[in-house]
Parts: sequence; C-alpha cells; structure tokens
Amino acid sequence: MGRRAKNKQGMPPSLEEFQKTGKKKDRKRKAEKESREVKKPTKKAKRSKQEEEYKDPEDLPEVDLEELSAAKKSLFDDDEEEEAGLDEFEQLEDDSEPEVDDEFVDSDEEGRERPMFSDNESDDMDAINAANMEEYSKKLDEEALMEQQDAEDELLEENTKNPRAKVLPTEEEEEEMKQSGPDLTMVRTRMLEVVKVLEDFKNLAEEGRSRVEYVDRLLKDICEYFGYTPFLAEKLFNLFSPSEAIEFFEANEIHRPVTIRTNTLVTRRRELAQTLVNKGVNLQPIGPWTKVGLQVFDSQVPIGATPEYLAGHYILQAASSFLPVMALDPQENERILDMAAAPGGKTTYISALMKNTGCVFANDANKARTKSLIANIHRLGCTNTVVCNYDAREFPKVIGGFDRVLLDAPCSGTGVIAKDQNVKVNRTEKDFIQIPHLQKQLLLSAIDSVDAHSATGGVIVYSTCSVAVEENEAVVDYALRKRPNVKLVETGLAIGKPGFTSYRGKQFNQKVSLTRRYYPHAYNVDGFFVAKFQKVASSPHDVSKAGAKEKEMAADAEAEKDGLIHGDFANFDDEADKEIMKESIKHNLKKKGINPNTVDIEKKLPKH
Ligand SMILES: C[S@@+](CC[C@H](N)C(=O)[O-])C[C@H]1O[C@@H](n2cnc3c(N)ncnc32)[C@H](O)[C@@H]1O
Repeated sequence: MGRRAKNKQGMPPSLEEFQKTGKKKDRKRKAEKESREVKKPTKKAKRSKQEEEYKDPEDLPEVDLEELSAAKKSLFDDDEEEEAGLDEFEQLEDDSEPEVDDEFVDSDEEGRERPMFSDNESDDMDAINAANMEEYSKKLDEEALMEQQDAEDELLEENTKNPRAKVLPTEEEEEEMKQSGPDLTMVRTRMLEVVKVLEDFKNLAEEGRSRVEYVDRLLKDICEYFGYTPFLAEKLFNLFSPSEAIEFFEANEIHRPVTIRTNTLVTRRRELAQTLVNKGVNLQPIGPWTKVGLQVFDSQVPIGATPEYLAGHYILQAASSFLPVMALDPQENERILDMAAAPGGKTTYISALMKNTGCVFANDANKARTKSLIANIHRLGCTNTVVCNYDAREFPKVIGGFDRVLLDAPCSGTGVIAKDQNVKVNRTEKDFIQIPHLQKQLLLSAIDSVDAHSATGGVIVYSTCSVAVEENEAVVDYALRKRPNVKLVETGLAIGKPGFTSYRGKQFNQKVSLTRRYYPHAYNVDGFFVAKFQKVASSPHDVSKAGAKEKEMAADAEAEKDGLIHGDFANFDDEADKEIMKESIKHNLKKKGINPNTVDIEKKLPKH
C-alpha cells in the first residue's frame, strides 16, 4: 500500500462546505487529480465495479482532513437538529429507541482503531504509531501536493510572463505529432496552457492566432486525452468556462463515492451505521443535506451482500438519486406515480418517506427491468407499491389523478460518464434529438396524470442523469409552453446550481432558473438535473385522454416546426424503442381481450 491511505474517498461536500473551501484547496485537489492522471484514462484496465471501488485508491479523490474534521461535528450531530425540529426526516425517527454513539466508532474498543479523524492532529503527529500512521502519511501527501502545485504554478507563471508564449503547435509540429503519436503528458500541459490563454485572451494569445484556433486545439486535446468523440467533447465543453470544462472532464475519470441509503422502513441511520462499523465498514454521513445517506470509504465485507443488505436495511444508491425524491416530497397516504421506475431506487425511497401508507404505482416500459424493480421492492419491505409495465406515454389513459408524479426519464447518461465510459464514444447527434423527443412526450404525460386539485400535492418532478441542455432545460421549457396549467416551483433542495435560462442563442422561460443542475466536479455526485412543477389547473379533457400516439404526433409537429426533425429523422428506428412500443401495443390489445398474434403490430407503430 502506498502512502496514500488505502480506499479513502472524497465526501460529496455540502454547498456550505463547498463554498467554504478556499481556492487554494481546490487547486490542491485539482493538482493532485492531475498528477494521477498523466496516463491515458481510457486505457484503464476493466475491472469489476467492486474492485474499482475498493482496490484502486489511485482513482479516488482524497479526503480533505481539515474540511472533514470541520464538517464532522455537524454531520454527525443529528441530535441537535432533531431536537430543534430541523430534521426533515425527524418523523421517521423513533425517539423511544436507545441512542447509540454518534462517532460511529465501535463501542467495543478492543481491536478497533480510534475515530477516523482526530480533532487533535498536531498532538497526534508528535509520536508516530500504528494508530496515527494513516494521518501522518496523509500529511506527507499534502505537503508533496503543495510542492507539486507550487512547481506547476511556477511553470504556468513562467509561461504567462511571456504574453505571447507559443502554446499552439506549428504546422510542422502538428505533422510531427501525427507521426509520433500523442505524448499525453505534453497534451495535458498544453490543455492547461490553452485554458490560461482563453481566460486572458487579450494579454496571452499569440499574435495572429484566433480564439477559435485555441478552442479547436483544446477540443482536439480533450478528445485525445480523455477519449471523447469530437461531437460530445464540444457539446459538454460548451456548458462551462474552459477551466471548469477541464474540471468536469477530469471528474468523469474518477468514480463517485460508494453511497448507501438507509431504509427507514426497517432501521435508523445511526443503528445501521453502528452495525456496519462493527463489521469493519468505514463510513461517514454523506452530508448535511440528507439524513438517510452514508458514504462508504472502505469495507472488510462485500457491502452488497451483508445480512443487513439482504434484510433490506439499506440500498446501494448514488447520492444524486436521493435528490428528485426529496424534491418530490411524498406525503403519507398519497397516490404517487413513478413513471420510469426500474430498478426502483427512487420508488423504494418514495415508499419509505410515505411510511408504507397510500399507494405508489411503479411503472417501467421495460419488462425485463421490472424484475429488479420487484426484487428491490420486496427486499426493502415496501408494501404500498404496485408494479406496472406500460409505455408511460399511455398515462393518464391507463390511470390518472395522482397526487404526485416522478418522471426520472430515460436519458443519454452524460452525467454518469464516470460509471459508463462508453457514453464518451457512443452518443451521436441523433441521440440528442430522439431522446429529448421522448422525454417531452413523457413529461406531458406526467403532467396530465396529476390531479391539479389534490389536497396535498399536485406536484410533478422531472429528473435526468444527463447534463445536456436539450434533455433538461429545453424539455422543461417545452412543457411550460405546451401546458400553461403548470408552473415551475423551487425544488427545496439545499444544493444545486440554477438551470440555464438561455443557451447558445436559445432563450428559455426565466423560471427555468428554478431547476437545479448537479455536476461531478462541483458536488462529487453524478451529473444530474431536477425540475419541480406545481399543477395549478386541470389539463384539457382531450389532452388527458391522449395516448402515446397522439402525444408523439404533437411532439413531432413541434419538432418539425423548430426544424429539429425532418422526414424520417426522428423515427423510433432504434430497435429497443420499437420493441418497447410493440410490447405496449400488445399489452393494450390483450387488455381489450384481443389476441395480439392476430394483429399486425408493425402497422400499429406510429408513422412519421
Ligand atoms: C433513468 S432509468 C430509471 C431509474 C429509476 N427511476 C431508479 O431510480 O431506479 C429510466 C427508465 O425508463 C424506462 N423507460 C424508457 N422508456 C420508457 C417509456 N416510454 N415509458 C416508461 N418507462 C420507460 C427504462 O426502462 C429505464 O428503466
């Protein structure tokens, strides 16, 4: 094991922690990440998820000791907030239960290390022993990191002293590079230098060179270094300033922390934490914004196969996936629709927040995926849940009048590239037309399925694990235009950046700033998007009755008007989508008592 403490992962910081963190610390972390990633990341050997998570500390962000010890008290201090009535989930906690030690340290001191993070670091450093070796080694790492950062700063300073530094390669150099193949260390250095120039173009750009030339070079280097297609690199680059874009691309090379959600239907977070600590699991609460999440740093037992896991005390769930459910804010005894529910991470959270009262309709168009949905619902003991298998565009024709609807939409996955590196090369321009096309229809269905007169709700939450504007703000803006009977409201989430109100010349409804964006480099969570609507009046009768076909035709007409699709461009020629639609048609025929084998299903597919 190297000096870097094995298996430690960075904690997703809260907004406050994130803002408190000084620029220097950011630079420090960035430099560290950079130093680790000189090798081409796309060439990383494929390993199983667990191996990646537990055996490769190189890939994991370092825990910032100062930040953590500062945050530690408030993070573990559930009690203060609960007593003050601030715990948003306090109703889920049983006060009659005996309290356990909040430090998450095994109460049986024997054979167990002292608390993970000491409050008294300087004393500890005086005498190095087995107990403080880990922290001492971290100190050394920090010092080395600072030195490395200083060296890098010097290099950049040196380059920026000469305002006309030749950062861009000449034609001959380009030719040489083509012959000899990429030198990734050089590519990386050049990316940083080009970013510097773009940030102060007037003073630093070489004479006669245009901004476009620098951006083109940077995009080529991003493709070379990180392994994206030029199309996707540019699309993602355009979301950020040049330096933030590099941070985003770098964060996509690092796995997000392993996080679990306590199933409050069967246990409490403190009890679960204590039990897992006793089994040798090293963990911390995720952050003050969630009272049910725990981040696992390392574990001596397989975290997806402990008796507690099998008994449904927790679910392995990305921290970002908590957010749409928190925004949905389900209430006891409501009727809630989860339109695209498999494998059920959010359904089971909704059910837990409702304390198994009311009814959750968990729908997914993919029958195979409903198996994992059912398995999770069973394992976590959700007894208020009904599973169904429709194309969600058929709602509310199937059933409507819900108090709340969650649409966690199928998406391109540009927020979860760290989990699925294939996204870097598989996504095409067509995806960013076809996927939003489906999302728009689904969102209208979600809106039409809600009862505007619900005594407690009337709420729709739309979420994706994509950072693309086409799948997020543009879809929300479309829904606002098509359904004036809904308005955007605050998500109520403590973290997140406001959605874009304009993007590359396109203006959206100003209220779109109420939506929230999440980025891996900003919060150490998956890239995510959350929008919350309140339905203020009923949808017109005929609209509510419209099925998948009608909605698709309406969306097609709009897309053609916008010049987004023409001819057969947006046809659902994707086999997967076609199969889903065929299954849905068969399902409906069966329901009407018609044998689907006697009908030509192909003919029933929507035509364009
Ligand atoms: C992002 S995943 C949902 C994840 C889920 N909410 C969770 O938290 O576990 C999107 C889901 O949408 C489903 N889907 C795709 N097209 C659909 C459609 N037309 N109607 C309903 N579900 C659809 C996919 O099968 C997939 O399971």
